Amino acid sequence: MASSILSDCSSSATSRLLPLRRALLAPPCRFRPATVAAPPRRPLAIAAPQLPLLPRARGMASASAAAAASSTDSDACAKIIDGKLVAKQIREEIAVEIAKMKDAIGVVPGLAVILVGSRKDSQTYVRNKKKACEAVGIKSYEVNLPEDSSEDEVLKHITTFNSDPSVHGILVQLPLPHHMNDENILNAVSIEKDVDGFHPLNIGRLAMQGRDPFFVPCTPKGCMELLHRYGVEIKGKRAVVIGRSNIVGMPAALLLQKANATVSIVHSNTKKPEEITRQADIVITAVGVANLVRGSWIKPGAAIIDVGINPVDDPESPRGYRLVGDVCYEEASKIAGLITPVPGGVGPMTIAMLLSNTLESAKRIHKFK
Ligand SMILES: Nc1nc(=O)c2c([nH]1)NC[C@@H]1CN(c3ccc(C(=O)N[C@@H](CCC(=O)O)C(=O)O)cc3)C=[N+]21
Repeated sequence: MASSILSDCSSSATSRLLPLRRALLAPPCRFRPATVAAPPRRPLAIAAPQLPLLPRARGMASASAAAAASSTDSDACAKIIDGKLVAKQIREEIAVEIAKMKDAIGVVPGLAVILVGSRKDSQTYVRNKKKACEAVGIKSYEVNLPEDSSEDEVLKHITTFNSDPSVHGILVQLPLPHHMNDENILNAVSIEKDVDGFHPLNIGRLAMQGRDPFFVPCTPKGCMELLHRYGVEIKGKRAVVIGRSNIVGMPAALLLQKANATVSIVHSNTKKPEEITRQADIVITAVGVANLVRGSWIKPGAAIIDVGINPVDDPESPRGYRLVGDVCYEEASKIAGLITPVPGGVGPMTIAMLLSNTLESAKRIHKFK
C-alpha cells in the first residue's frame, strides 16, 4: 500500500519515528534534470577502463573542499548520478560481448527465472528482466508456479535448471509465499549459477578476506558500479549503510569494506542515526522508508546512493502513486555532492548487473575469456 502523499519530507509519518532535526534549507536548488545528455567526458582515477567515461563529480575529488564550498554556496546542488544512462551503457557492452561469444563458441548465456504466486510487482520485475535479457541476447527461461505450490515443486525446478547446460543463471524471484522457507530454496541453487548472489556460500565468501564469491548480489554491485563510474574515491573514506538486509544492506557494507572504506551500519536500533550518517563521505540507504534520510543527516559533498523504492500516493500521477527513495531528495540534493534519483538511479542498475552476472557465469562455465 502506498503511504500518504509526502509533498514535503517533514510531513512523513516515518520521520516522526526517529529523532530528527529539521534540515537547514538552502534556497531553492536549480536541479539539472536527470535526463540531460551525458556530461563532458574526461578521464577518471577510478573507472572501468572499457567504458565511456563519466566526469568526476564536483565535490568528490576533495570532500573537504566540497564541504567548504557547499556550506557557503547558496546554489549548492548535487550532481545527479544517472543510473538509467549507466545501465544502458552496460547493457550495450554486454550485448557486444554476447555477440562475440556466440560467434566464437556458438553459446549464448541462459537465465532461468522462477516466479511463485501472482504478485503484481513481482510479475512486472520478471517481465522487465525477460525483456532486458532478450535485448542483449541472453536466452531466458521462465517458470510460473501458483501461490499454493509446495516447496518441493520449486526445488524440483531448481534441480532441473542446476543440471541444464543451457542455463547459466538461476533466479528465484523474491519474496516467496509465506509458507515457503527461503533458506531451503536459496540453498538449493547451484552456487555456480547463483546470479543473484543470495546463496549463503556466496555471501560468506564475500565476507571473507582473500576469498571471492562466484557472484556479487546485483543491487549492491550496481551501487558500487555507480560509485566507480562517477569517480567516487572509496579507499580510506567513511561510508554508512542504512539497513542490514541480506540482499542489499549487508552485502553493500561488505563490498564497501572490501573497497577499503571504513564502514558503519545504521539500523532500526541505532541511536542518533543522523549523527553517524553525517560523518559519511558515502551513504547507501536500503530500508524502504520513504524520505527517512533528511538533508540534515548528510555531510556536505557526500555521495548518496538511494536504493529505496517506496510508493507514495499521488493523485496527480497516472498510476495514482509515485516512487520516492529512502532519502528526502529535495533536501539532500542541496547538500550532497552526488545523488541517485528514484526512479532512474539504482533500479535500472540492478537489472544490468543481473545480465552482467549471467554473462560472467556463461563465460566461466565455458572458459571463454
Ligand atoms: N530474486 C530476486 N532478485 C532481485 O533482484 C529482486 C527480487 N528477487 N525481488 C524484487 C527486487 C526488486 N528489484 C528491482 C529491480 C529493478 C527495479 C527498477 O528497474 N526500477 C526502476 C523503475 C521503477 C518503476 O517505475 O516501477 C527505477 O528505479 O528506475 C527495481 C527493483 C529486484 N529485486
